[in-house]
Amino acid sequence: MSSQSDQKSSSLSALGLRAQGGREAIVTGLTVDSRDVKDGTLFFALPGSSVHGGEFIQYALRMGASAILTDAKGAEIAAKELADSDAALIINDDPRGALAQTASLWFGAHPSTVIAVTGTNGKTSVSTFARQIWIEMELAAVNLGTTGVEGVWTYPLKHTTPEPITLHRTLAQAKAEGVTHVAMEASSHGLDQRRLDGVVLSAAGFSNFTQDHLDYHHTFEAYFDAKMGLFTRLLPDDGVAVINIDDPKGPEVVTIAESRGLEVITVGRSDDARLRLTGQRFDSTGQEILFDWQRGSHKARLNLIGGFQADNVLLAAGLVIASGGDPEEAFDTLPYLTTVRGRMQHAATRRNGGSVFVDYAHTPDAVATALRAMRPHVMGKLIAIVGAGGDRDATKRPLMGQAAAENADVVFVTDDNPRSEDPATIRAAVMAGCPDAIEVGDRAEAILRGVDALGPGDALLIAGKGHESGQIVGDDVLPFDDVEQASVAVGALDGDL
Ligand SMILES: CC(=O)N[C@H]1[C@@H](OP(=O)(O)OP(=O)(O)OC[C@H]2O[C@@H](n3ccc(=O)[nH]c3=O)[C@H](O)[C@@H]2O)O[C@H](CO)[C@@H](O)[C@@H]1O[C@H](C)C(=O)N[C@@H](C)C(=O)N[C@H](CCC(=O)O)C(=O)O
Ligand SMILES: Nc1ncnc2c1ncn2[C@@H]1O[C@H](COP(=O)(O)OP(=O)(O)OP(=O)(O)O)[C@@H](O)[C@H]1O
Ligand SMILES: N[C@H](CCC[C@H](N)C(=O)O)C(=O)O
Ligand SMILES: [Mg+2]
Repeated sequence: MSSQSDQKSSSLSALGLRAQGGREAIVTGLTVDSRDVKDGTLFFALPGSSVHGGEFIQYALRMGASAILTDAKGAEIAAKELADSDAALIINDDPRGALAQTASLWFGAHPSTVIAVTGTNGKTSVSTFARQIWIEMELAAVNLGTTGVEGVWTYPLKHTTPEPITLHRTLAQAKAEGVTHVAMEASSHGLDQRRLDGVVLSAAGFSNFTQDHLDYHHTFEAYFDAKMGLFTRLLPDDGVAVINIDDPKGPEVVTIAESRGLEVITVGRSDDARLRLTGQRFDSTGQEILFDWQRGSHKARLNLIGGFQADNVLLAAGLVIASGGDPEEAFDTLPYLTTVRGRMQHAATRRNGGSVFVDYAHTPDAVATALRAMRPHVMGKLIAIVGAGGDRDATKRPLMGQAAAENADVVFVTDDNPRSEDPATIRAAVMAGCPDAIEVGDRAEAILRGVDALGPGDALLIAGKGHESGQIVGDDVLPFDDVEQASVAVGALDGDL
């Protein structure tokens, strides 16, 4: 995305960039996409997953780019055109890192307190709870990630971790809107692509590590290393690491943080956690939790369904404390926390009492965790609707099916954003893990049949799409909302429509 509309200009040297032969240039905008280049743009020609941006340097020069930043390969691809041009050329062996630093300088100030959380599952939940805690403490806060920018200022986003130009523009706008506190998600793609480099963090959190995104990272090691960039590269020396010590990878993350001399706050149920969950009692609308901090014991009511939400809440409280918040003030806010959009969200209730929940579980561990978390709140049988996304990690599909079969009494397999893939092939891969499941391709029909199967005391968990408002089929986004469909199904079956 370009920043052309910002109507600024700057010299390369003011942006900390040195071009070949010491050439200066006036830059009027930044972009990674040649199609956005205008007169004076600095075009970042990045190595991509499908094509090298160097292929588009020729086009960018024609459109008036005043400078090109790329790596050696990009410069080689466009050697002839660059030699014939007056544009300044900056060659950098880490062009994505350079983009992040340049975007940070270009957009300038951002809110004074920014925290980031990484982990396979729970990033949106933890950052939303951190934002809610801050707002209850009367601080002007937003969370930034999969659900967009939410809080005292709202704004839509395409990515969980936006690319640097969008990210720094958003942070600068947030500051202009009076926002002082930001909780953001650090996705593994975002960390790998250096999207957050250039953001100054006060604290960083780790929730958990299980399977996802192997299509992109290929191995668990590469996926873990990408996540660890948050602690090895991004968190400054005076930053605090807040780590879920219950996760099997938790102790390794602690070692990584401590080896840098970072202060660590461990969170979890384990005896040695500094912020320790010591008790949990469930009822139909939420849970009571007991926890220890320093030498004091605390009790709080959470109006949240799902035992794992207590882990997310405590991680969020740990991050608030790590970034300077008063612990007692933070703990006092916990009874006021509300459901994160599309995460264990109560969507509808049938006349016979059977209830419907919408959740964003889209990994094997999340499907298992979400279904297990429902059990203490459900008297009767538990029904699950699952599906897996197209153009995403294909190896997780049978494991998601298996997690559903192992933890629900009845399973429906349906479509969830098939994107460019054949939906029947994706469903077959999920069904391989749950051969007794009922296959219903059309998601609305699957929801209707799931709701129809609800008896008194039963519950239905519709997994995978959470807050999403569309079904992605090919390049089209067809309007679709699980919460809305649940209400429509209940209305149709109970005669309220
Ligand atoms: C796999 C991936 O992350 N790809 C991201 C990456 O694209 P890329 O660099 O690989 O793109 P490419 O198509 O190979 O093109 C290479 C370069 O040529 C440029 N180009 C291309 C065509 C052209 O005509 N002119 C031109 O200049 C492109 O802008 C790009 O810079 O950089 C792009 C710009 O920053 C991103 O939009 C794009 O995200 C794609 C759309 C995507 O779907 N990403 C998902 C997987 C993602 O990032 N998800 C994570 C985590 C999700 C989660 O766990 O919740 C997220 O943070 O959202
Ligand atoms: N602490 C947790 N442990 C295991 N599973 C969790 C945890 N928190 C949330 N989940 C499950 O993961 C789902 C997604 O949660 P959330 O959106 O907070 O994760 P995320 O890491 O932001 O996901 P994404 O990678 O899509 O951004 C939830 O709907 C729930 O099923
Ligand atoms: N943001 C994540 C989760 C998507 C969830 C699910 N609805 C899917 O499409 O797979 C991703 O892009 O992998
Ligand atoms: Mg998220």
